[in-house]
Amino acid sequence: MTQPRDVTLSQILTVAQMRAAEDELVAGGLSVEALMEVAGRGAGEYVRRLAAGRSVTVLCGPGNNGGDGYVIARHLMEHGNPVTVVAAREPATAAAINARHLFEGNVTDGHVIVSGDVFVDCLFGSGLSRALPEDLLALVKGLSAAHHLTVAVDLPSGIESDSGAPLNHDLPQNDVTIALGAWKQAHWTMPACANMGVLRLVDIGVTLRQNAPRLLLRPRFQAPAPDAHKYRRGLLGIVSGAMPGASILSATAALRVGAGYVKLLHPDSRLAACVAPLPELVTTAGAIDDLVSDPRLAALLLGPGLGRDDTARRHLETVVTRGVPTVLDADALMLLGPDIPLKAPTILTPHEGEMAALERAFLLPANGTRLHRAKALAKQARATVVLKGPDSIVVDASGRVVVAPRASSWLSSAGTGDVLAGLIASRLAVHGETLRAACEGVWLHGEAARLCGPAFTSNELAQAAGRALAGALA
Ligand SMILES: NC(=O)C1=CN([C@@H]2O[C@H](COP(=O)(O)OP(=O)(O)OC[C@H]3O[C@@H](n4cnc5c(N)ncnc54)[C@H](OP(=O)(O)O)[C@@H]3O)[C@@H](O)[C@H]2O)[C@@H](O)CC1
Ligand SMILES: Nc1ncnc2c1ncn2[C@@H]1O[C@H](COP(=O)(O)OP(=O)(O)O)[C@@H](O)[C@H]1O
Ligand SMILES: [K+]
Repeated sequence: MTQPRDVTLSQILTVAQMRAAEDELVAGGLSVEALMEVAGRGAGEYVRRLAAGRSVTVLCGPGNNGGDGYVIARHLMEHGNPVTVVAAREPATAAAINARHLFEGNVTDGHVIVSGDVFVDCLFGSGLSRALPEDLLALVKGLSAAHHLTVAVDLPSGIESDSGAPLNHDLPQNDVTIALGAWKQAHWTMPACANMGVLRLVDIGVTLRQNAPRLLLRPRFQAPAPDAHKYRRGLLGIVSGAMPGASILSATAALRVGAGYVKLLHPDSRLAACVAPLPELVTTAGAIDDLVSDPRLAALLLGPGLGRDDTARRHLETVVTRGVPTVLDADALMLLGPDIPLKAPTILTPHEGEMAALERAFLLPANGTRLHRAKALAKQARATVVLKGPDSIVVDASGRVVVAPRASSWLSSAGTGDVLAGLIASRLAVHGETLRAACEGVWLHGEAARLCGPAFTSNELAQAAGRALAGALA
């Protein structure tokens, strides 16, 4: 089945997958030169619009990334835009040599740092295999400092494509990064993604790769059906604990994004009575075993404010044996291990600290990229995992991966994780699909943060979740 182009263009490829995709296009009758022409012209057009007649300096390396640079320079020259090429090394691939021959403009060798308005980095792309030598690092840094804007083509030079790891210190900050053909892991992985500025993608006709991670796109939410009622829309039970404020934050968010009924299930009526009530939130106090046996429950959330004592552990064991789709967050993740088998579709939402605890509990090595670690945990725990952070990743037990674009750094405040757990649980109560609920929750969280602007509280974030959903209604 052919996929819509925006789905194909949301895939995130490794260097090996990108090479295979390019080989497939070449096997289909295109030459590398023709692909370079499409990629270079596409990037060149972004640069031309950005430069708007101002001077452009293109730094070209020896490989095909450098080849793209000559195509970009030719495109700019043809449109009358002043352009200079700095050839850091002589072109070494057939396609790059060809592109060099076709460029008839000004080429210098980089011994003198030229200044100008827009600097285009085509030194290395996905073929970078080791740290930049001192002379090339000094050249990239010098040229970036001598121009008003820095644009990286495919990847900023010095960044490893598959891990997002910087191979050199002190790499320049980019204003724009133009990915060619497909997103690479580095475009959405910390720390590299924070250094790339605005991200753009040039389509060169790459087709969909099996099982490639994809970028989280805006979901489409439906209004409740005409015959909806509160139970049919989904009853979410949020198990409260030693710190009820955390579960109130989860509930505040959950109430706004789909579930028709959100109930706070509290084991201790005295503590429950201390919490400022929300008029729309029903709080029931009693034995947790009884409260979670309500057959109308469509989803459960356990963890925010739970505590880590024996009572908390008993509540965890009760909830996971109940057989209702469940979100486990915060303290619940510190108590979970292979001795507590998950009986229902489950979503785990660890931050780095909770992830490390889960890796210890499940005897997993804590090495490799965050993506590999999240995949390993999802497989081992047989759950969907949301590995939180500036670059959150969602992985399900079958290995499907969705990567979230970097969200507002104002989210780095206490309580925003409780809000996320509430959002995910609410969506889970609506339809019961773990990967979908996790993705919708992460998207709503990032969008609510965007709507809040700078300096918000986690309660304000939860309040904004309804507006985030309203903006993405089908
Ligand atoms: N293929 C296609 O169809 C299309 C590809 N496209 C473009 O190709 C780019 C990938 O091209 P690429 O594979 O030639 O790699 P690239 O990043 O230019 O550099 C590799 C060269 O650099 C060298 N080298 C590596 N590290 C080094 C270091 N630290 N210091 C010094 N040298 C170093 C390495 O040499 P070696 O490691 O063998 O010594 C090799 O010579 C991709 O990002 C996109 O822009 C588009 O045009 C679309 C069509
Ligand atoms: N620097 C950051 N940039 C973007 N998002 C962040 C950043 N720091 C944290 N977040 C997000 O904020 C939330 C914090 O959750 P968590 O660490 O569980 O906090 P808490 O336990 O205090 O609620 C997560 O969704 C995480 O992805
Ligand atoms: K580059």
